[in-house]
Amino acid sequence: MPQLPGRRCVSPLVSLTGASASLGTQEVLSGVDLRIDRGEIVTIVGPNGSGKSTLMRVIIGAVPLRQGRLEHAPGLRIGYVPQKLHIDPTLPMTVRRFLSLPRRVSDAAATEALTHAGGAGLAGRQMSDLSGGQFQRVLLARALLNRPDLLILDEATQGLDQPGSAAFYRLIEQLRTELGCGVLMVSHELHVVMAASDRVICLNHHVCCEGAPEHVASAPEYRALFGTGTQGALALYRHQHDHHHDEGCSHGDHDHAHDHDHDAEAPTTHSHEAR
Ligand SMILES: Nc1ncnc2c1ncn2[C@@H]1O[C@H](COP(=O)(O)OP(=O)(O)OP(=O)(O)O)[C@@H](O)[C@H]1O
Repeated sequence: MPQLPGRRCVSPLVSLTGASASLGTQEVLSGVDLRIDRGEIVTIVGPNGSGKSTLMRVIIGAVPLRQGRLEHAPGLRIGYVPQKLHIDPTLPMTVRRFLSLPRRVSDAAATEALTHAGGAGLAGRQMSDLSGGQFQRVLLARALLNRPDLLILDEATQGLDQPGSAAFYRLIEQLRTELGCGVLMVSHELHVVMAASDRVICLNHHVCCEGAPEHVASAPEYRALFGTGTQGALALYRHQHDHHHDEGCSHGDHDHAHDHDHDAEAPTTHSHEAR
């Protein structure tokens, strides 16, 4: 159970300062400030084409910055779970073999990663026979092989039904607690993901607003993009937190302390009062 000191005292896993990036002639990100600390779950929400995937790709170093600064903690290990991965269904490949691509890993490491990802027992299965939820767990296991300090998930629950997504995000919370990693994710499933996050960043090429989920859900910038539908749904999920958030809709100035006590089987409800 991570007890984090005030976040201003902790050096971030990743920080972006005044980050701008272009794809072709289009400026996709403009003046983005962001920091992610060990042990926190940060979710990026935003409309289609608002730059969310580009922001992930900037953070993993796949898209260069036109302006601004990207800093990684020394020796930072990143585990990346892509939106989806196409594997030729005619190609026989077990989960165990998939986990050894491109680099061979030991049976013990593969079993440990699968167990952490909620996929114990899948090693001998064919990749082509997995359900959507099992497939995502295998992709998660592959990201965990690297023992990441930061786990990045880009719409990792696309195609799962709502209970499947909720279960996946509960697993992510559990992993954050067990492994103490930071988590950065992108999702369109606003109500599920808002409830599973410590901090939400609303992106529309720039950071529109940022803060605790309830705060962002009631921010005028967020409502202008997504309407008000998320508020009621937030109350459906219980998420036992003892949070000390800076409720300001500001960039990066965010005090953070956790006392997580999760029941993995219980439905997730948010203890914060919806406004
Ligand atoms: N290779 C590229 N060349 C030029 N423009 C691109 C390229 N890839 C993406 N774009 C444009 O950059 C913008 C941001 O794309 P990005 O994929 O980051 O958005 P997103 O918020 O992740 O979208 P979505 O929610 O639809 O996945 C979009 O307008 C997109 O059309």
